[in-house]
Amino acid sequence: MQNRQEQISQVVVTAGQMRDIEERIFAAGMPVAALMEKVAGLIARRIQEIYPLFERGGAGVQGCRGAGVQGSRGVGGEITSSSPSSSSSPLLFSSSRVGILVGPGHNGGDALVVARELYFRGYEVWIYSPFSKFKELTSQHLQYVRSLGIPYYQDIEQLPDCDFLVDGLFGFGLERTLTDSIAAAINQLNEWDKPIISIDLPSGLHTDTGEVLGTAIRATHTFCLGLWKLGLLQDQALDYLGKAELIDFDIPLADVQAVLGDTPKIKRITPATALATLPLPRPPVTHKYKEGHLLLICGSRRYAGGAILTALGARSSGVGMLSIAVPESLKPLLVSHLPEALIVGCPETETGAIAQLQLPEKTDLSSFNAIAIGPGLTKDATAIVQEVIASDRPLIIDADGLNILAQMGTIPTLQKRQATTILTPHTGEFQRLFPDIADPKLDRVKAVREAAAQTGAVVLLKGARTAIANPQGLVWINPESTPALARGGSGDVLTGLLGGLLAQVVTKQIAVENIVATAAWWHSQAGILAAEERTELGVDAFTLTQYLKSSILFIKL
Ligand SMILES: NC(=O)C1=CN([C@@H]2O[C@H](COP(=O)(O)OP(=O)(O)OC[C@H]3O[C@@H](n4cnc5c(N)ncnc54)[C@H](O)[C@@H]3O)[C@@H](O)[C@H]2O)[C@@H](O)CC1
Ligand SMILES: [K+]
Repeated sequence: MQNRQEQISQVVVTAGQMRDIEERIFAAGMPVAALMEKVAGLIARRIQEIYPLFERGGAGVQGCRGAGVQGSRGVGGEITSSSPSSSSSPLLFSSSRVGILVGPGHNGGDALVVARELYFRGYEVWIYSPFSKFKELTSQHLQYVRSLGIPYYQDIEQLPDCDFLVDGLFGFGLERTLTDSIAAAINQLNEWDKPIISIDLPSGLHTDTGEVLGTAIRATHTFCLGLWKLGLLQDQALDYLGKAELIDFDIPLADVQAVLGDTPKIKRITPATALATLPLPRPPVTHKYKEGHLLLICGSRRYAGGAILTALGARSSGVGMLSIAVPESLKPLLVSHLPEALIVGCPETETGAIAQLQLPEKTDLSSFNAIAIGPGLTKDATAIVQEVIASDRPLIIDADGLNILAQMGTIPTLQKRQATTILTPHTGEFQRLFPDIADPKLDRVKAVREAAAQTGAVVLLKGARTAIANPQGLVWINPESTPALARGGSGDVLTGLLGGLLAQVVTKQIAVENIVATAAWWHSQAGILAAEERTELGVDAFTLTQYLKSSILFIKL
């Protein structure tokens, strides 16, 4: 049984689901005001940890915009005084200057409670709100903070210079594109280049798709409240989030389950979910064929390196036996890089692509637990792609394999397949495969779900937040990755790794989408680790294969 924190960290909700969960809590007797108090108290405490009060020398607020504390975007951290030698100043007092941005709904209410708490802790607080109408609870909190003498401004120009801002303009209640005046204010706030902590989500983002509704706050930190909102896991939101973290406020799991059902339809991959699917530990008595036999079909004279990278990815998976079909002329190269693998040299087309599969005697496709095809094939390898698609073997299709599949007609071709199929497109390949499906640039989760439902395949849509869907509508999202992986060849490594894992678990009772999620997670964790040690510029695909070997060891559960 997983602990509550682990279960909560896997959950992803839409705005509608969050509202339903919230309504159950209120219907059960939790007062709305009490919940707001609790949540905002947690936010205020977290803010004090990130931006603690600091000692400032001099005679009070100077109001010079652009000076003061400069937070580093996306990197939390302590603030140090920018004032010269405050410790030696005779006019010492403790302060941090906070601008609180207040919207009309309960996101604004949260912000006002935060304002009050920070005020009582000694922060200098100013409130900005361009609205004249507020929800009842928000209005009461506004009245109270004003009664305390906290200044309140409706014009953004009046807001004094702050060390950081707290964004409570809109949360999951934002329904429509921002009006020009609010958009202009948000643009101006962004231009100040101050650290901004967004409550729940950066104001201006659509809660489900992450779409920017006109404009949006560019946050330094996003404190997502209670449960992860889907929009925060969509690629188009990432430029706005800064460092995102969950503020857990003890939503009962029973309420989550009542709204989402026992198996949530969209889940975050966590280290625990990923590691649970790895084929570990091995049984003490086993042999190489019991630990999976993978056939890779990859490479061409033009793209020889793709075959090596795919094979090194597969090697890292621990697969029992690895066979690699390449054009005959690539055989010596592959043997020199992977002495343990069985290299199958195949007849070549004039252009140096694999013309047909020529397996060793007494071997046919049924000898393999899984096949991965595609990297570096070129489009001239059509015949072999058709052959493996027609087979009854579990199959991963990537790269040129996907381009050939698109030419064959993706949906009718895959609907004829009985065995497991996994597709691993990036956005461009996805659009070629599925020209009539929802645009992955607008809503990746919707797109990947439709693709899986229509083909019967498990579809992995690559991106900053890789999304994986099975035909029944379950979606896994990988919540952590690194732009270091945006390099030629890193996708080939993933195909090999996934192939090797699939071959190992295909006979076990493990859902295919779970092993795909594990491969995506492992691949990105290796990238993160490599980038930490070598910077984001230092993670070429070969280097990545070296980090795959060690990355699991570095995850502390
Ligand atoms: N879900 C929960 O359990 C909790 C939610 N809380 C907070 O409540 C928030 C949701 O509150 P609300 O439902 O009041 O929603 P919001 O505070 O996100 O905003 C809704 C308000 O904005 C208005 N609005 C929507 N789109 C607009 C636009 N484009 N231009 C101008 N006005 C617009 C709406 O008419 C409504 O008054 C959460 O994000 C969170 O911050 C917390 O207070 C406590 C716990
Ligand atoms: K917000």
